[in-house]
Amino acid sequence: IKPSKWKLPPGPKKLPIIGNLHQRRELHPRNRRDLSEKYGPIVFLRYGFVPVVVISSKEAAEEVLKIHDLECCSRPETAGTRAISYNFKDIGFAPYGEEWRAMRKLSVLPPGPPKLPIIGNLHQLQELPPRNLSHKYGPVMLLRFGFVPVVVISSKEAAEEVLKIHDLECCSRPETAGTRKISYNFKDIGFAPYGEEWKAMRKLSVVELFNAKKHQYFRSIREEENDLLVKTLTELALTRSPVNLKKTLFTLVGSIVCRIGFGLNLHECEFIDEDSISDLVDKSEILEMTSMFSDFFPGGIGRFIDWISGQNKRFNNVFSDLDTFFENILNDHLKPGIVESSDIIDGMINMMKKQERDGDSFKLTTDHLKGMISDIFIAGVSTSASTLIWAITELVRNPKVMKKVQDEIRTTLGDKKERITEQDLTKLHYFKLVVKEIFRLHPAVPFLLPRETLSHVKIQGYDIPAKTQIMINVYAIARDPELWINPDEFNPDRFLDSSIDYKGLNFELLPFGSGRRICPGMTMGITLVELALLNLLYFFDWGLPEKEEVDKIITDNEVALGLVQVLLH
Ligand code: HEM
Repeated sequence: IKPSKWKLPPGPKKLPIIGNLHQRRELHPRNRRDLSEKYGPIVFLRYGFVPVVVISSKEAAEEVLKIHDLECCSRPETAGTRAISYNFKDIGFAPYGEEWRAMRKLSVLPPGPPKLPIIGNLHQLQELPPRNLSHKYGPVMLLRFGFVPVVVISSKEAAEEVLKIHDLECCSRPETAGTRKISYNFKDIGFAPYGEEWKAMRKLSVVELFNAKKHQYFRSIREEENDLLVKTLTELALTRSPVNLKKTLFTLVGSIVCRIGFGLNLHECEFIDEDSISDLVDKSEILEMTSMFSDFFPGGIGRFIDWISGQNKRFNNVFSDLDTFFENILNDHLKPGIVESSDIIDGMINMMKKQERDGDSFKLTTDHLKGMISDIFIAGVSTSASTLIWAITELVRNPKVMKKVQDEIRTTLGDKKERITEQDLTKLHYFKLVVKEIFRLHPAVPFLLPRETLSHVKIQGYDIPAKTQIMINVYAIARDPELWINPDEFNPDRFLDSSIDYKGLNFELLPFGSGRRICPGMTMGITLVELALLNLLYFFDWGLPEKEEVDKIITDNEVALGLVQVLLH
């Protein structure tokens, strides 16, 4: 009801009851210019029973937003905004009033470097790894890559808040073009968003692969492959030939992971030779790490730039080699004749057949099978192999520690052993501290896998909105001078009287992550690293080829590769 003296703004004719609802298409924001051209800078509409005023001039905007700001600063209620604001208990959709004021006062976004228009902090991507910017902006730092808000966490306390206290709100994963490809449309474990499908896949992996019984069952595979490694290295040592550590260790770990995960023996395989493993892992890392424009600029523009710049084509070429490898593994399992379930892929195929019969709600598809193969290969091989390369690198760089650990090993195990078994691992103490120190100084995944918030959450008093990416800089935390004495020094003795462990309960040391998304292959990874390292240290003495310096072999940022001389002990 309007008082008769009121002067309402002009606007299109209104029908009884519905008002201007039938004109919504014409009133779409894109067409509102026509509207103001026809009716002036202040147009009056009515949607059903709701009066709406559209403002389209600088002067009128000033009156609303400045002169009459207080009278005009509430928000309308709709069913949609009620739902997403949890009954208007938020800042964006709450009506003006004490509650809104209190919420707004509470809302503090984390600090971060200044953001350029549109690209945000994309130009600083290089400065991000592993710990540069947080020195300046603190342990909870906000960046923006294009349209994507990213929070970088670099303190033990903030990591605990994300991974333990608010684990549920922070346990999804962001989507990128690269992870979409290698996860077969997020039908995997590592890159799938949080939800029923991820839960089903993760449970399946534990039942079929990552449980204590299966771990024990696969022990002979791990020991046999290590025996082969010792044999190969012995031949090289006898002729005093240098070893390509990267190729050797990627082949070792690749052979074990492929045998355990897919029943695939790389030494006899028809479709791949064992030397190609490290190339394939490099390719998967390109897909995981390279960013596409469409990751930061959603919609057509990003996809168009990816296409025009040739980025799409390059991406697809890299992916095609991996896909062929995974496809071959799958085809091997689909060949008729396999009845018994022996590895996880066989287990999944049997489950698929059962689901066809029973009509279960969660249906496994070929993409789930490939997603699982991709995860096991990508997550399993490079993590353990690069940890091993770092272990030898640090020990060669620190001869005193090398001597101390080899003395322990050789004294404890005696010097007449023909082969090392996993039982030998249980007898060593200092050796385990060396492994712990390697996990501290060289976490294989320095920022963990990125997480994404499912809802608004407060971390260290800062507001982190829903759908924000969270990166936990476990590299920086494990070298935080507040927590560690001489943090950059390789010194396993620091753990002599310490109860700190790396299995996800101590937030200063998180090489496997923590919470719901913690690495499910942790036990397997630790055993892979420990058994191989024990073999390398028991049977061989290590040094650099003549004229090489260790620091030259270690490239700028954290990739230890290279040729290392082995001498038979
Ligand atoms: C030294 C060896 C390893 C290290 C350091 C390592 C580290 C990690 C880290 C940091 C994450 C991310 C955790 C998070 O986001 O909070 C992860 C996830 C994962 N890892 Fe490992 N990993 C290792 C070995 C393995 C192995 C051997 C496998 C399997 C064969 C494996 C399978 C996975 C999978 C499937 C995920 C995704 C979990 C999820 O998102 O739910 N990892 N790993």
